[in-house]
Amino acid sequence: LKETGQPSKEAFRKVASEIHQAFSQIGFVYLINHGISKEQASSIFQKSRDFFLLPLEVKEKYKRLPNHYDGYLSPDKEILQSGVQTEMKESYSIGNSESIFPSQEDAPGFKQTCLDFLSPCVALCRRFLVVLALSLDLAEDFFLKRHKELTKYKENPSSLRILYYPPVTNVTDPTTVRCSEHSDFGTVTFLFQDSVGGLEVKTKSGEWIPATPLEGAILVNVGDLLAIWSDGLYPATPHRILVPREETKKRCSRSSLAYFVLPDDIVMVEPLDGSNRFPTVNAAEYLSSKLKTVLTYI
Ligand SMILES: O=C(O)CCC(=O)C(=O)O
Ligand SMILES: [Fe+2]
Repeated sequence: LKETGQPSKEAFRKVASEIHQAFSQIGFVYLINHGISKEQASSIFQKSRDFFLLPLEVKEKYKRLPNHYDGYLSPDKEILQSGVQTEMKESYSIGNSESIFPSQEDAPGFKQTCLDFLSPCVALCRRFLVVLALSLDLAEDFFLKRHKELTKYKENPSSLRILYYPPVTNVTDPTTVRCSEHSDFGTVTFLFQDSVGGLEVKTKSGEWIPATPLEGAILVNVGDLLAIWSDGLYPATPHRILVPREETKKRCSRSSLAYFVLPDDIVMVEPLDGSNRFPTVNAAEYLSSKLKTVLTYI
């Protein structure tokens, strides 16, 4: 799916069939030769570390506002699964250049680095949406037509989320996790992990298996809305990140980047085979109802 060169129709079909296989079996796939360079990824990982290591009161100047999806979310503001008391993570979300950004004094180069990373993500996403449509035997532009406004945050909430899981020290609450079990809400998510690991994916039989970071590979997973479109053929696979058991790993922070792809706000999502196993939902309403249930303070 690299930007350069013109892949043949057969090449596209081959990738589509591999995606069909991975998405229908486990809902996650490793993507290589995706066109996003190591340098692009490592510079945003570096800027993200610099930001999260700032004092809390500086980071909180840029916090997410009620009913907005962009900005900084401080530790413990988001609990994805009921019963979990603490999720040891912080995040920063960006929709486009109009999102909340830290000042140049507080975080030099942060804004530009994020925007420089976002644009190849959008380009990759558009190529992926073509292959995704082919994988479901749909017209090539089926998903593109429903994700027309990927860069207009006011019409499409797709966003890049930078995640930071601090070192784990003095944890007494046994329900503490880095990220509790959940499925993503949208169409697909592109996930870039550092080398620390810890992400686990739930198989259809209920087993947790590690999604070990592979250097240079991006993980792509199915979100709730794609599960609806595909009538469950592509499951929105639950995933989580526990606190590492080994002391040395506990003391390591973990960073990741998630580009969440969602349909345009106006899109109605319904099973494409006409079944009524899943209700028809409006994309914007679905997202806002999900966010209301997982955010503890908005
Ligand atoms: O940090 C990760 O690797 C996964 C994060 C995640 O699943 C999410 O934010 O939805
Ligand atoms: Fe997720």
